[in-house]
Amino acid sequence: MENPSKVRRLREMDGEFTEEKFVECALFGNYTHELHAFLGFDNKDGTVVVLLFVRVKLYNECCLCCLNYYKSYYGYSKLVVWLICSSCGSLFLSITLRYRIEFGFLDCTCFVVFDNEAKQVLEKICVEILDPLLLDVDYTGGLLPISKVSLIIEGEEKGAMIKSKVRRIICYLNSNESVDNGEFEMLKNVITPTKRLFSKEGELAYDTNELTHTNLYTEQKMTYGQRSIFDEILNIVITDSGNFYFVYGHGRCGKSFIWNGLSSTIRSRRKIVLNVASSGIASLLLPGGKTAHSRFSIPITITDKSTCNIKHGSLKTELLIKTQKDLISVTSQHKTHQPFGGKVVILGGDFKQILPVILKESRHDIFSLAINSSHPWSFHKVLKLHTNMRLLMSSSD
Ligand SMILES: Nc1ncnc2c1ncn2[C@@H]1O[C@H](COP(=O)(O)OP(=O)(O)OP(=O)(O)O)[C@@H](O)[C@H]1O
Repeated sequence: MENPSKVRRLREMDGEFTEEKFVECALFGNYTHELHAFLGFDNKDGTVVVLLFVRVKLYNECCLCCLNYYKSYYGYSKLVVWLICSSCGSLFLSITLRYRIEFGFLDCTCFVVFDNEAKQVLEKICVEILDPLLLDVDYTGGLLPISKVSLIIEGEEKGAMIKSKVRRIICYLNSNESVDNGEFEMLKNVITPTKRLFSKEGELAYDTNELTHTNLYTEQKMTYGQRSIFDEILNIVITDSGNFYFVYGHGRCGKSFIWNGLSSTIRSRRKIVLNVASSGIASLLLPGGKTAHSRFSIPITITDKSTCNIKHGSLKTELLIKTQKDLISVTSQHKTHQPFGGKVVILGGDFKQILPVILKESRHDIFSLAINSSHPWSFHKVLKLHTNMRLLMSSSD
């Protein structure tokens, strides 16, 4: 008898084909090459193809001889769940959910890809494989614990080109396909659901009830100074007046506390807030925060002629247009002369913490490159926080 552990046959038991069950995934390495070969496209090293997956349940097919083999080999205790197919009567060993590539390529979409998966297929972690300029570490979105590094990968333009030509592409793991054990494990591990982190819908999909609750709690706790800053900014957003602020305060004065309050209040009113920070670690402190480089596709090396690398028609563009529509009244022509076209932009920080780092420059040059020496600074309204909340709270304890 053939050793059943060598070859397993997979049988699709039931598919979940409703639209919401589609899972968007990134496909790496050999699978990408295989797919390109299948479609007759040139192979491109390091390509990541973004695909729609449909979730299906697949079971190991097993005949009675195999069942006896398993029983004698592993004993009953090791057997998982045995199932009998209601339509054909075959015996199945239940396995974990699998993902079948159903159809579709997407373009300009952000995905989380686990290092684990990339490493299994390509023996490198994502950042080693892909152009670091396209990557940005992002731990937000409630997907992963911080210990698991996730990377956002921009979908490739190529996806859009292929999209029009391909409707139904390829089915891995379709019924009756045989895979050997190594491949089985690899497929199982590599084809894992990934989740879109960034979309216009995502930015509008916050639970308003929960946000209102958070907001009430934060507002109640605000000090007089925090409250007046909060009210001023909120008023500008609500009245659609547009302004450019800098909230200045030493460490622990409650700047993040205000960002949290403002984000939840504005989002609970179904408006878009784009929270960005200059570093990945700082972005973790902001609700739904990302690095500015990632959010606005700012090039790493900036020259006088640099522009943000946001592609026309991408989700980012859509999101920015939507944000703009929310914040700027179309009738307010005078706003076109305001910084950022009259959008409400709030910067914040502590000058002692945010001095630029420039190697081998004099003290004077470093100061001259700080934000308060820049041209837009003259348009800022500076709001100040004075009380160190950490000290205040520990003294009240
Ligand atoms: N009104 C408040 N009531 C209770 N706790 C507060 C209040 N304001 C701030 N805090 C707490 O004080 C601590 C410091 O606040 P926060 O982190 O917002 O300061 P920060 O100005 O952003 O500091 P840093 O510049 O160092 O990042 C936090 O633990 C925060 O929860």
